[in-house]
Amino acid sequence: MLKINHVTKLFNANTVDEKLALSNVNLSLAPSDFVTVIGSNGAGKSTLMNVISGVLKPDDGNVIIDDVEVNKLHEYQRSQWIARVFQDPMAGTSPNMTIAENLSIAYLRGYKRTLNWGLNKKKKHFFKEQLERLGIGLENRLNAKVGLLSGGERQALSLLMATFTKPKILLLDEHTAALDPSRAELISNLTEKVVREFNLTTLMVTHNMAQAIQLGNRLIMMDKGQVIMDIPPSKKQGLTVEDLLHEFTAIKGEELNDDRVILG
Ligand SMILES: Nc1ncnc2c1ncn2[C@@H]1O[C@H](COP(=O)(O)OP(=O)(O)OP(=O)(O)O)[C@@H](O)[C@H]1O
Repeated sequence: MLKINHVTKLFNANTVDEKLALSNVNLSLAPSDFVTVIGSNGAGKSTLMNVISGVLKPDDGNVIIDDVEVNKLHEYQRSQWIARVFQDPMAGTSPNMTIAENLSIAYLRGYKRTLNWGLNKKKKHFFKEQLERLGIGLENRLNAKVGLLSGGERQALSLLMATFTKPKILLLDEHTAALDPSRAELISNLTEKVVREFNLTTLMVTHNMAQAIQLGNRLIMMDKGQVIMDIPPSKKQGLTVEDLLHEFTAIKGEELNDDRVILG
C-alpha cells in the first residue's frame, strides 16, 4: 500500500546549516495499518509527513503508494489519494465559508475542477449524515461560518473533510496537540472511529505517548532522521509509556529528548 524506500532528505546541503532530516528511512504500511509516530525533537517526523504528501521531494529514495511514485502523481490524484490533518485547527478549513461550503470543496477534492460544487438537496442530506457521525451537533449548523466554530469542532470537521472521500493514506500531523485535554480526547476517539470505519491506512504523529499507545495497531519511534523502533501489532498491546522510554534508552544510551512529550 505505502512504501517508503531508502528516503533521505538533506536541508541546506553544503552550508553551515546543513541538516540531515531523514537518513535512509524504510517503512512499509499494509492496507488498514494505523501507525502512530513518536520521537525526539527534530527527529524528522514532520519531514517524513511532507515527503509522503509530496510537499517535499526526497534527495534519495522514493515513496510509493499502490505502485505509483508519489512525486509522479498529478496534483489532483495526490489530493484524492493523500489526506492530511494538521495541528492548527485553522489549517484545514476556510473560516469565511460555511460548514456546507467547506464540505462541498472537500467532497470534490481530487476531481478535476470542472465539476460544479453547488449544494443540492441530495448532497446536503449526505453532509448531514456525515456530520451526525461526529456526534457533536454540527449537522444542525450547516450554514454556520466555520470561523465561528471552536478549535475542537473545527478539528472534527477537518477530520471528516479529510476522510469522507476515503483517501488511500491519511496523515495526522499532531492533530490533537493544540486542543485542551477534553477536546483532544474527543478528537482522538473520533479518529479511532473514522479510521476503523473506513479502514484507512493511517500515519499519526503525536507527542502524547499514551495516545500513541492507545491508538493504532503499530507504533514507530524516530530519532535523528531514522526509524529506531517499529513495534508490531503483536507487541503493541499491553505496551506502557515506561516500556517505550526504557526501550529508547536501551537503544540510544540516553533519555528521550522531547520538550513537548506528554507521558499520560
Ligand atoms: N525547511 C527546512 N529547512 C531547514 N531545516 C529543516 C527544514 N525543515 C526541517 N528542518 C530540520 O530538519 C530536522 C527535522 O525536522 P522535523 O520538523 O522533521 O522534526 P520533527 O521530528 O517533526 O520535530 P519536532 O517534534 O521537534 O517538531 C530538524 O533539525 C529541523 O530543524
